[in-house]
Amino acid sequence: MFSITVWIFIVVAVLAYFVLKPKKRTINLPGPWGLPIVGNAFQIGKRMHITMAKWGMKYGPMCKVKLGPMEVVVISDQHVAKEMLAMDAFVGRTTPPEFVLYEGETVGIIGSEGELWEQQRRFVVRQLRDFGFGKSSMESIIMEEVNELGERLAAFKGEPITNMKSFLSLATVNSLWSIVAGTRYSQDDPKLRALAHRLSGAFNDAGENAGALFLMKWLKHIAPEFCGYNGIRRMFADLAEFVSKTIQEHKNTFQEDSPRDFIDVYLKEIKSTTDPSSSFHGAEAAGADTMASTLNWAILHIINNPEILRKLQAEIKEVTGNSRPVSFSDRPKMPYTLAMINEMLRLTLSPFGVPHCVLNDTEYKGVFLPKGTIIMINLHFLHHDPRVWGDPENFRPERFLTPNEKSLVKNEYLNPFMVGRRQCPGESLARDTIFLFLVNLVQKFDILKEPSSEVDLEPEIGFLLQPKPYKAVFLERKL
Ligand code: HEM
Repeated sequence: MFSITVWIFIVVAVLAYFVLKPKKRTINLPGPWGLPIVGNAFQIGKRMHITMAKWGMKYGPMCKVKLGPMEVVVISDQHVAKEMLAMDAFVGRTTPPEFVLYEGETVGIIGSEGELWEQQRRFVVRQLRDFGFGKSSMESIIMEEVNELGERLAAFKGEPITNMKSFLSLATVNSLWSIVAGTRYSQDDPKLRALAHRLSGAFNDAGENAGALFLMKWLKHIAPEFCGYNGIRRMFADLAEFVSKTIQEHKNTFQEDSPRDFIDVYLKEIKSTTDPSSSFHGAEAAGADTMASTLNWAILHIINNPEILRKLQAEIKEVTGNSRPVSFSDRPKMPYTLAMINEMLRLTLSPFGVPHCVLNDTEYKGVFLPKGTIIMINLHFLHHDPRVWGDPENFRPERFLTPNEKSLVKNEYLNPFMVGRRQCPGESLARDTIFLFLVNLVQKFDILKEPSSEVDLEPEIGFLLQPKPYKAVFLERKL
């Protein structure tokens, strides 16, 4: 038994510990009231972007959400977002190790920081530019995929197509792969199908709970399949194998003086320093599914509203006389098409983009933000804020046109690729690809709803907000 003196000593020591221990400064921002220990984790629900939008409206431009011990800052104001994204202090990343190629390693552009990130990003941006957006080489690579896709869709001879996403994924993964690796597969090739399947599968497998896994990584230990962890790891394993094999083939036949494609240039640049596969995995995973999903939404909105198809086809006819395919150079004369693409991008596939992280203790607008704080830009809300967009839930390309619908209007509130130093380096490639696929499919086909089916515009929730499977009919036009 302890004596009374020992008890007093223990009590004083415990009190002293709590009084004297350095206090962790909490972030002084408004936010939803949460439960002890778990914070707001169970209030977020499956439709995280909707919950966060409500909190954005209620608590203002910067609010704080507590997820267990972690305090996350959510930004729901365009001006604050732009200002923060331009600042070096917020250029950090907090990609959990589960979400990168080799679990536990920080490689590639998306998840890295500092020198490694700057180096890889500079290289990828330069190569994408030098390989040439809007150049004929890029255009012919993309058109090859558009044409094969057209043939595959035409082969249905008007029978309903139920797996649009898979057709679009194969074609867009292939075009990205041709640009990166200089080789193309037939869209029927089992190797390509396996890659495309894994890429988009991971985003779906991750399903409704991917956001939760991102923020509460311990979920992988108790429910790895349910929280999407297994799906993500399967995707990265397949992707790693596929890309590594290609890189090995390149290494075997590499000639320093005559680079054949993106991979050769990369091998030349960093031959002795690091594993070249990492950048490609990152860019490929980031780019492929986003483009296919954007196009998938386009088809769904076209079958839901035939007026969109009519306007697109009228504009294409005016520009090309339907005597030739549409090309990059036609773009300036196609405001409705460009407005349609903007409206597709406003839907915001990835509701929070890729979260940022505070690099060092920082004070912003009088609020102390400790190093490591996660910053989530509420991109979906910024693109659906009723105070900015009026009728955000309506799909209305005309919102990006002048009243006579003859010219495109620039809208500073549309930033699907984000802004600042982490801005998506694939923006031009994505816009080019989406443009060529959309216009050339619409020129070749009347795209209609299968009469007995319903159109459901509610997204399927995963990493990306994707259309639920639907039925579309592609009828070849006589031009
Ligand atoms: C519709 C298509 C696309 C959309 C909407 C999109 C959107 C985004 C967004 C919102 C980010 C996060 C930016 C930030 O952290 O502030 C991002 C990052 C990134 N995207 Fe894209 N993207 C698309 C296509 C592509 C393509 C085709 C590529 C590949 C060529 C690509 C490569 C990347 C990379 C490498 C990053 C990470 C940049 C960094 O951390 O420095 N994206 N993208």
